[in-house]
Amino acid sequence: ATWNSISDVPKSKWDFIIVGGGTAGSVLAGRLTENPKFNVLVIEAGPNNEGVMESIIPGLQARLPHSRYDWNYTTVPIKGLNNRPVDYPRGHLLGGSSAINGMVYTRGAASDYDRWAKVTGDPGWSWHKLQPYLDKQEKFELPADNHSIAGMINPAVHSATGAVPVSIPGFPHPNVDVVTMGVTEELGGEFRYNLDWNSGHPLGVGWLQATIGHDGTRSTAATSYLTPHVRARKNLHIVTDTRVTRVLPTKGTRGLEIRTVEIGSPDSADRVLLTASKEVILAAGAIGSPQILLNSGIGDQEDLKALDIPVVLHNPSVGRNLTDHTIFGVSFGLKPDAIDGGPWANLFFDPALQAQALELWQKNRTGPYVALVPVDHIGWVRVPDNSPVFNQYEDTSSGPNAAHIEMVLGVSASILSSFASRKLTLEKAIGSSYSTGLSMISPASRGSLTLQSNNPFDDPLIDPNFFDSEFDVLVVREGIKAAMRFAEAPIMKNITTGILGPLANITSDDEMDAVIRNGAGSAWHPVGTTSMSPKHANWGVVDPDLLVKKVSGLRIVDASIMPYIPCAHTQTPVYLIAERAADLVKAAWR
Ligand SMILES: Cc1cc2nc3c(=O)[nH]c(=O)nc-3n(C[C@H](O)[C@H](O)[C@H](O)COP(=O)(O)OP(=O)(O)OC[C@H]3O[C@@H](n4cnc5c(N)ncnc54)[C@H](O)[C@@H]3O)c2cc1C
Repeated sequence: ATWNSISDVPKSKWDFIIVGGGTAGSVLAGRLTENPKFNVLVIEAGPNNEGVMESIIPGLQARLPHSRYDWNYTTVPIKGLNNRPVDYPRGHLLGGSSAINGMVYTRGAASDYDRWAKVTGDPGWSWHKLQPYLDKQEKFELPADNHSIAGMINPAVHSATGAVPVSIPGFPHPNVDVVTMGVTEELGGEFRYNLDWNSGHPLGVGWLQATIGHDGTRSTAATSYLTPHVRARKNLHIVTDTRVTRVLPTKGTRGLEIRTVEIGSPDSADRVLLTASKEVILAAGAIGSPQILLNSGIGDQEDLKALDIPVVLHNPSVGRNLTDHTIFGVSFGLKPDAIDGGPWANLFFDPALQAQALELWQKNRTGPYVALVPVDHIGWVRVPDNSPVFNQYEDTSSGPNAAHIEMVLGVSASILSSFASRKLTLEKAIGSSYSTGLSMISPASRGSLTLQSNNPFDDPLIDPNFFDSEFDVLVVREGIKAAMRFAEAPIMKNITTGILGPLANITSDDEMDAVIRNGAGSAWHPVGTTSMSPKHANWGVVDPDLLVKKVSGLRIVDASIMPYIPCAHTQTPVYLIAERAADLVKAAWR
């Protein structure tokens, strides 16, 4: 069952305490309690997800960042962005970031996972070995409007029997789609049609897949893994609105055994300690998990001492290696009436239309709110092999079939609209356009997460350190050039007037770089802050079984354990990590 105060949870002996009921935490809770002998407590800082309409209705996603369902972080001023700080939302409710995200469902390249396997020395993380976990994770369904998806995905690379309903958007935009598909035919090559970019071979342009089910609602880790049936299990207890401040060495144990969590609130000095008999599993995300470790005295000893935090374990890798994608909008103006937006064209500016969309959704789960925004395609491209970039820099991608750049493709109404509008504020001022949301998804730069004080309730210092490596700027520059090549397709030339915004007046690469540094933001995909590494490596925070090094009883399962970021939005990789981790835990306590 689910409570919202730890004092209401019936006293029990916990085998496992899961810290964070987010994307990974919900998967773990659902899977571990399949074994009736495991008694599991989930502690989530945010509220219950049930009944949160902004999260349930895909079209209302824009209302989630900056709400009470967001941790509302802001980064430090980022040097490579001309010292601009950027918003850094994180989910703050059951389901975590999967309950507030943009619902894009991408897996990345097979070589992304093969690189994890290689750097950790564990073949279990390879694309091939993770396939059974994709099957357990995904439940591919028909879109909400029941339109035929023949030729739009490859059923052979999808599962219809897993936990998370996925589909392609149930409210297509034929007048935009015909343009995007037209470019794939006219240009081919780097913009060739890819029947299914979730096959492990993402390159090319294909139909968007999203964590939205046939019923037109958002699928989150909580709606998929913490169903009423699962919540009714006697061996699962979930407590929301409850914050873990630290993990502590467990009294009466030898060596460094950490199976105790401390719960606290900023309004009171009281602390509650709970101990698991088997393991504490941190699933607080790429920001939350390293923050808890650092508060607990697990981190770089010099940094900890400087903040008067007693050192429990010196490990300088904690909070390092923060890796994230940048996003930058490139828009092409549309000739008047070039694309008929249909009756919903002004949805994102017109409250009366929004009321109608809501009514439709409530009536029979149809209409524009069954999808996020009028974006139906994504393209995945590589920096051309002959680019001068590679004279100076090594390729950061995981292999020749992995992408350097993602292009979210659609009309500006889309990008103006909900979640993307926060990412591409540039678009807002521009008006009607065909836009490409460019993400640099093969970063060389690495950032960090550190503490500003020894108060566990203070926000951590988040520095994604974007564009620290010049390589990353050069990749965005190559992305802009790719967008310009895309716009050269006859079907695009027919309807567009030219590139918009500051890019229109560029006369040199240096000027382009300045526009990039002034305009780019985060795609909100932080990973890597408690990276896994081989068992005896002298770097990294967890071993390939996700156990914290030099500690017993403590595991980390979430986005923070990725050693490299895949060329994908990060929820699917997190789902895979959590599905496999559940099996690792089950095997360890068989
Ligand atoms: C606005 C936004 C848009 C995104 N868009 C997409 C997208 O379209 N597609 C995609 O694939 N990915 C997207 N992502 C990224 C993706 O959602 C995340 O990478 C993924 O969900 C992270 O999973 P996680 O389990 O690591 O962390 P989370 O899902 O964030 O879970 C962490 C949980 O721990 C809780 N927690 C943290 N600290 C504590 C504490 N001290 N005590 C108790 N609980 C705590 C949090 O409240 C949260 O519920 C987006 C992310 C955001 C924020």
